[in-house]
Amino acid sequence: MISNELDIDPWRARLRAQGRVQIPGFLQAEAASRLHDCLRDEVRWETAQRTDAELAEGLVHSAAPGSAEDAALLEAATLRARDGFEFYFDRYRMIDARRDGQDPELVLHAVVDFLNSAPFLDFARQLTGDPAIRMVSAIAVRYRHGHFLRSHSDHASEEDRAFAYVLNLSRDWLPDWGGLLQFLDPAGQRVVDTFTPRWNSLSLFRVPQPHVVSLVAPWAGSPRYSITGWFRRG
Ligand SMILES: O=C(O)CCC(=O)C(=O)O
Ligand SMILES: [Fe+2]
Repeated sequence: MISNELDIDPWRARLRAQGRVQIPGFLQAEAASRLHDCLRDEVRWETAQRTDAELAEGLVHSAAPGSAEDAALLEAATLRARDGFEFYFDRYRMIDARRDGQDPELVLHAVVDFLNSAPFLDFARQLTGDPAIRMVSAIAVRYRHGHFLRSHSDHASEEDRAFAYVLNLSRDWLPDWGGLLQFLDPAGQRVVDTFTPRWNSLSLFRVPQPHVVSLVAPWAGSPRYSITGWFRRG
């Protein structure tokens, strides 16, 4: 599944030095295409937002993408985001689906197994230099127009997240479509690095560090697709 041409040594060195790296051409071309098609055509998406958000009267936590309810949820989340952390995007919970045997036809189940196989975990430990990585979480994500993820660090008290990864699966993404992964200085004042979600690249960064997915512009030519999660110690 991973490209045979990948030489990880330079990426490992950069990750160690800078705490983040974007590796181009990560998967074999056919695998990336197959996953893209699955995300575009086959996945039953649900909308996602903060589960602890206080929702206005009549709103629920998740809706069918494209429905009037979805539009109302996005508008409300966008307004709340003026006051602090919020996000809004479409999601498919790959780990839960694999565990519960949902949608058995999806190739995403093979991805969950692959990411948690001994060879991949070994690869993750090699690439990051962290010998304690034991598991890889995964969700599929789709950002449509107006979707966003405000600044956060990925720290979670209930999970030991070592590194965050994002496998970018949108073709020909342009920087002025938004949806940029931007890293901020510790004070959250300055952008210190930006990763455009380039086709078949793997964005990888040490956790915690403040980062943002900027709003996807109304003129973006396609949704922003990814498979994302964490290399975890526990
Ligand atoms: O999609 C990305 O580039 C980053 C996603 C992210 O930061 C997250 O899901 O926590
Ligand atoms: Fe994050």
